Formats: sequence, structure tokens, C-alpha cells
Amino acid sequence: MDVHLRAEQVALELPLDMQNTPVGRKLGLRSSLSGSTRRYVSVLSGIDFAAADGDRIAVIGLNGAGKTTLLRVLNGAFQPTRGWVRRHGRTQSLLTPMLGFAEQASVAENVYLRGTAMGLRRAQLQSALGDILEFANLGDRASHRLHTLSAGQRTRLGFAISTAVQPDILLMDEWIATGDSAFLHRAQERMTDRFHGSRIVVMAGHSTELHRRLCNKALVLDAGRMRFFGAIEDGLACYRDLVSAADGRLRQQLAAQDPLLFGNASGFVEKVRICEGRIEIEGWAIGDRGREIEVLCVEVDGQRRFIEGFDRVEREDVLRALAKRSGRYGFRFAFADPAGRERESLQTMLVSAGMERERLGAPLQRLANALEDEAPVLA
Ligand SMILES: Nc1ncnc2c1ncn2[C@@H]1O[C@H](COP(=O)(O)OP(=O)(O)OP(=O)(O)O)[C@@H](O)[C@H]1O
Repeated sequence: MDVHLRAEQVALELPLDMQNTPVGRKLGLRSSLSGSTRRYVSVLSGIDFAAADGDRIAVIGLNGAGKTTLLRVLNGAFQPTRGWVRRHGRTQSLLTPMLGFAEQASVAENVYLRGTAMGLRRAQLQSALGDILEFANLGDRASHRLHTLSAGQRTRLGFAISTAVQPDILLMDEWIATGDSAFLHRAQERMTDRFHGSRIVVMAGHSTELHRRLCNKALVLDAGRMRFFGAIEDGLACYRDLVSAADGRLRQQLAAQDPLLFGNASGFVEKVRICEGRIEIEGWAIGDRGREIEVLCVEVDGQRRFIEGFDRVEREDVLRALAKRSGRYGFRFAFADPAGRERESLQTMLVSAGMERERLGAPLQRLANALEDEAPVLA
């Protein structure tokens, strides 16, 4: 059977209901009773791609870029405002495995309710019921009402139902694996089976490592717009360019979540010295694939300063420990600080390095005792 998934010039606008708060009035009960205004916001636009049999597509973007919403459009939960989604093949989405449970119905009835909503026939559900309950470890609870289950038991049930049958097209948000450690292991195995058994997978998430390992294509979203669709490595590079332009705090957060995002660029700020009217900084940085960096960027109180004319310093220790080829990885520079920055604002200063201004890596780590108040007095 032919399996395909195609989106043609898809755009989605959603209603945003906003509370009317008279200017100058504090938020509170009175303002919450003052009615609301509805306006429509564009959440997705220009989404245009075709997934072929065998494609594993990573949907990549910053928080709020529209990844989950795109999956909802692809599974038919949202109708596009413009454009079309064409799908052929049994589709299963693993977005909210506990959605649609009925509290007063029994566990077994909930399996039928959810299974029917997923498009399964009664006979299929009858033969799958035993496996689902066993997988969720709820074999002896079939007739219990759902509201008597613990949160963990519900999660296991939702997961067991959502993954009960092998779809042709799998739409998933992150790599769902939740519950206690014994269940986690079985859930991982089940996810891996379903992933490899699907003919098309669209997977949203934030892990470069996972995307690189599992996906052949990427779709990059930037504030709801499709910036790129194509080969995974090009997609990851496109995403990296997007985040490289973001401010230092966000780059720091993203690098912590996803250590491979900025490649192998790394380094340390070892000294920050405040002398009268000047700030001197020393450290080392090594670019992606062992290259020497070309630019440094200092961010203090949200202000950026790019430094291209820094001194390059030979660093035998860095060479020995890290470098695959030779280079001068140490740096030293100073800049005038007429604002006479406070010690506190320098505590939060971020120094980033990169090959060009638009392609900065994550902020460099900083030695705990890097900050000095004055040049050391030489005896
Ligand atoms: N039902 C809705 N009504 C109005 N706006 C919505 C609705 N659902 C999502 N949005 C908005 O759409 C945008 C995209 O949200 P979405 O959850 O798809 O982003 P995301 O990329 O999945 O984010 P994250 O990585 O944080 O999960 C956000 O600005 C969000 O506030």
C-alpha cells in the first residue's frame, strides 16, 4: 500500500481570547469579570513538504515555534486555515496519551472509547484488550472505574492504548517514555518497535543527538514559519544558525538542554580583571572541528560587544588535552568600560566565541574564581 503525507502551503490561525483590562487597573476579580476580546493569531504559515515512504522527519524549533501545533494539523485535530494536508496510511499520534479518558467509565470501557477514537474496529480492540491491560500492568483492574487509578497507572494505560497497534504514519512529540523504571524499560522497547515499524515518522523535540541518530530529514520552524525542509544535517545547521543569533542566556539554556547543538565548540573564561576604566578578559576557546575562533562576543546587561582584534595566545595545555590540529587557542583582550560596571553585573557577564558574528556558540564556561577586582600588585 502506498503511504504518504503531504502539506501544501498550510497556514493556521487560532483564536486568542484576551481579558479586557482597563489601562492602569490591577489584575484581579474585577478585571477578570470585565469580558474578553477575541483576535486571531497566525501560529503556522508556509508549511509545505512531502514525506516519502521511509522518511523520518525531525520537527525542530525553539519553544513556542509551533512544533506541537504542526503535529496536530498533520493528525487532523486542527483544520488548516489555508492549504491542505494529504495523508494516506493508518496514522497514530503520540501527543497526549491520556486525552479523552472518561472518569466514570471502567478501565476496559476506556480502552474501547480511546481505541474507537483512534480508528480501531471493535473486533481489533477485543483481541488487543488483554495485551493492553497486561502491558499497563492493570490485568486485575479491568472493571475498576478510571478515577480509582493513580496518576502513574493512568499514564501507563494511556501509553499502552496509544501504542497498541503499529501505525503506518507515526506523529510524536519528543520521545515519550514515562513511569517507573520497570515500565520505562518496556515503554522504550515498545517505542523503538513502533518507530522502526512505521513507514513515515514525524518527530518533534529538542535533542540533536536523537534527531541525528534517528531521522533522515528535518523541518525547521521559526515563529511558526517553515524555514527549511530537507536533509537532517542541513536542517540542524539551519537551526544552529537560528539559535546562534539568539541572546546569550537562551544559547546557554539550549546548550544545557542539548549538549551537541553547537557542535564541539568549547572553552573557558579564566580571568576577568577590572582595572580603572577597563575590563580585561583572558581564557581559551576552540572552534568546531578544532579550528581557531574568529570572533568573541561579550554580553553585559543585555548589551553585546563584538571583539575581533583579540590577542591569540599559545596554549600548550589546551593543545595537549583537546586539539586535533595545531592552533593558538588562548585569547586575551580588553575594552574600555566608561560605565564602570558593578561587580554584580560582571558576575552575570557572558562571553561567547564563534567563527563569525552571526554564528556564535554557547557562552563559554567560566572559572569560579575568574573575577578579580584589580590588577594583582606585583611585589
Ligand atoms: N489552542 C491555542 N490557541 C491559541 N494559541 C495557541 C494554541 N495552541 C498553541 N498556541 C500558540 O501557538 C504557538 C506554538 O505553540 P506550540 O505548542 O505548537 O509550540 P512548540 O514549538 O511545540 O513549543 P514547545 O517546544 O514549548 O513545546 C505558541 O505561541 C502558543 O502559545
